[in-house]
Amino acid sequence: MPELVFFSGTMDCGKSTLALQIEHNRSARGLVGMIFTRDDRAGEGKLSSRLGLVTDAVEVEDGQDLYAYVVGHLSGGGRADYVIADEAQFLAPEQVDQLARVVDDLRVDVYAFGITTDFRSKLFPGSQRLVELADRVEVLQVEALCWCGARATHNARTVGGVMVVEGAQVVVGDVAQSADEVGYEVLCRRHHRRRMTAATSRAAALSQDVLPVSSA
Ligand SMILES: Nc1ncnc2c1ncn2[C@@H]1O[C@H](COP(=O)(O)OP(=O)(O)O)[C@@H](O)[C@H]1O
Ligand SMILES: Cc1cn([C@H]2C[C@H](O)[C@@H](COP(=O)(O)O)O2)c(=O)[nH]c1=O
Repeated sequence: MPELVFFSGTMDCGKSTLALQIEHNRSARGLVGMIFTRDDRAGEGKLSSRLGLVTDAVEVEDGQDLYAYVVGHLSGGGRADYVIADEAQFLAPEQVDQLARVVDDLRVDVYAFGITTDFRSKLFPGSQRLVELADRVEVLQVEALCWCGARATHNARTVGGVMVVEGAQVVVGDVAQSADEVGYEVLCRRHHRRRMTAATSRAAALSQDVLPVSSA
């Protein structure tokens, strides 16, 4: 039975790497995939992993009908033995419904990859629809870690290392940004709730060392 599978996790846990591995293993056996992405850090029409691998992909546009796109491709003599959709959190809910229709009506497997929640720990609309519709939700096995060593479960947005909680839901970015740029950091829930990033925890540790000296 074809399936809609949602591979989910925090930022930087290996989702795009797994997408590329699935693509590699299937294409090595002569299968042909249709790869969708949206707003990948590597640029338009790219699916990239931090391990350095990258492949071409169809850049999803606002309002694009993904079911119609796959049907059009097949009608034109193209093949689509499976579909991969990376950065699936950025899809509109209707586009996720269209991917479910690809599975049900065209009998094609769809593998979607994305983060579930945003920097405020709220569901992205596309991810919410995937959780609602997927045959399976798979949480990636490679654990991204919080600075404290616990499993990272949440994505924080940072400016100069300090966690922010206001702003647009979508701001394309990375986990390794220079100090004054908008970036992201994965945290455990405890430290996400306390807004405690690696940088602010270091600052807090330093001031604790200083306090007893100045009060002695
Ligand atoms: N230099 C490195 N050596 C080994 N593994 C790395 C290196 N850089 C990144 N990685 C691995 O790549 C993962 C991120 O992969 P990626 O597919 O880009 O993540 P995602 O798509 O989930 O944001 C990291 O969790 C880590 O396991
Ligand atoms: C938490 C959060 C993330 N984003 C963006 C930042 C990146 O461009 C992608 C996630 O990519 P990854 O391959 O999983 O690292 O999402 C965002 O726009 N808004 C957010 O709240």
